[in-house]
Amino acid sequence: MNQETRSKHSNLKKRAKFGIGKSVGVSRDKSKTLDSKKPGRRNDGGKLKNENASGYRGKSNYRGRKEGEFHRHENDGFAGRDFGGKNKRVTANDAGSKFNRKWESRDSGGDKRKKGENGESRNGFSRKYGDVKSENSGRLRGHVEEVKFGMKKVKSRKNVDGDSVATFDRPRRKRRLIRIEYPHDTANKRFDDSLPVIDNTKEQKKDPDTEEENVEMSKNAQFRAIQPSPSIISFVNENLLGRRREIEFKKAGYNIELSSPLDNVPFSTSSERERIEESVFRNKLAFFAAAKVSSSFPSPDLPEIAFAGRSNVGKSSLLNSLTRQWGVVRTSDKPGLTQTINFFNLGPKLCLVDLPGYGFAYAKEEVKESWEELVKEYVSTREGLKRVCLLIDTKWGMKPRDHELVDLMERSKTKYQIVLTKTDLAFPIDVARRAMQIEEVSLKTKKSAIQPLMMVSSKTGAGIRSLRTVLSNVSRFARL
Ligand SMILES: Nc1nc2c(ncn2[C@@H]2O[C@H](COP(=O)(O)OP(=O)(O)OP(=O)(O)O)[C@@H](O)[C@H]2O)c(=O)[nH]1
Ligand SMILES: [Mg+2]
Repeated sequence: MNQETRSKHSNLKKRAKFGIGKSVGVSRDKSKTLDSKKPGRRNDGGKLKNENASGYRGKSNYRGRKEGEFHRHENDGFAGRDFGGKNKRVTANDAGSKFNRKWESRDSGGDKRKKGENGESRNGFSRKYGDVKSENSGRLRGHVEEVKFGMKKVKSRKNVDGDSVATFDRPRRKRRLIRIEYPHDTANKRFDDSLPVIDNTKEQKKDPDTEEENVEMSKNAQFRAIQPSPSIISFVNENLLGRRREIEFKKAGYNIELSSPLDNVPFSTSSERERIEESVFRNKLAFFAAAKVSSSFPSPDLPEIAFAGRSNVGKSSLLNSLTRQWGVVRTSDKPGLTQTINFFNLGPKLCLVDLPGYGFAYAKEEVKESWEELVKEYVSTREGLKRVCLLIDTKWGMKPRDHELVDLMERSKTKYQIVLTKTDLAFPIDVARRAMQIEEVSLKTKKSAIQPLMMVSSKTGAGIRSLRTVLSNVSRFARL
């Protein structure tokens, strides 16, 4: 292999190895990084070349490559990088090396050269050169590192061989502080400029009494201010409603090995759950119809009890709990699972109806509106509908849409009963407060509302037996 071919080969290998031509290095204004006052940089390219060459040759090979190859390559790279553009090539060409010329001719052209420059500056080839060059390259490297790692100054850097150390200080560049003025951003404000002037002379005198009246308590504070009646508190405690520890269930005689442990007879000697007292709820729960529009409602052959409420309030779960047939009605923690009115037969005498929820749900606005309309139509017009259980999440209480439905049922004289759900997620005192709040504020004047308000937890089974008793009475006395 003659020298020229070898050089070409070596260059290609180098370029491939160090990713020259791929990477985008730092392409800054090179005239800034070069010290033009030092002799032999820009104007005396031949000299520089010779110095570099001799400097390199005096050193050991770089990763076992032949001196000639590396030198040529480095030289070219250096020339290409540091003297790119107008002045830069002059150095390399003036050096008179045929390899340089070869490289020059191969790499001439803006884009290619730029790539080479960038790649080289990243790879830092010129590190391996002698004094002048290493200083130069050090600067460039330093420059690269500054950009790469945000360093202010590169003090010293070792040669590849470890014996040539170039030390220099970069002149500190003054940082330009740019102050962006945003009229409302206080971060940019100095303390002394435009401090707000408080005009004490214009201070308005407020009547403390009227001010007190105007202060509106937050809804939370209002809720915490509710004093539940002793009867509600004792009901909550007796039925183990609210968030409780298992030890309390145990002490009250419930078998905590069972799911929904409170839906059982306390102090039962059986390891199994006692059977449901109300015979109607012992029947098999069987789905028989689903309706998306009122025209597809099944004929009202049986008395119906419907479960309405916001999405995710626990309607479907309650149906499963009441019948202890978990899994018959599908439930999900994602609001909006039930999207049709689902009719279930509970034996030959009763029909349970699972309604789609309203309010927040993972569905399109127009779809949710259509569900809501369907529910409203069902509760206000359905023949055979004997009771609507309006489920309210204990934690959240009644929301405007619940009130809307209540008003509609009042107008259509549909009998409804409020059922607080998920009581196990609230503290007992909050369960009592919520019950008190709804009974006293929301239902006091309502005529179609059936008392008492029910409180349940499908998870612990609290209040489920009581609700069964109430609903079985509905079915017992219902006449079509
Ligand atoms: N902790 C607790 N979680 C409950 C209770 N009841 C239901 N959930 C959970 O609440 C989520 C919603 O229950 P669903 O029965 O699907 O609610 P839904 O009202 O039918 O919801 P939509 O069909 O979307 O209207 C599920 O993850 C249930 O496990 C309860 O009493 N306590
Ligand atoms: Mg549901």
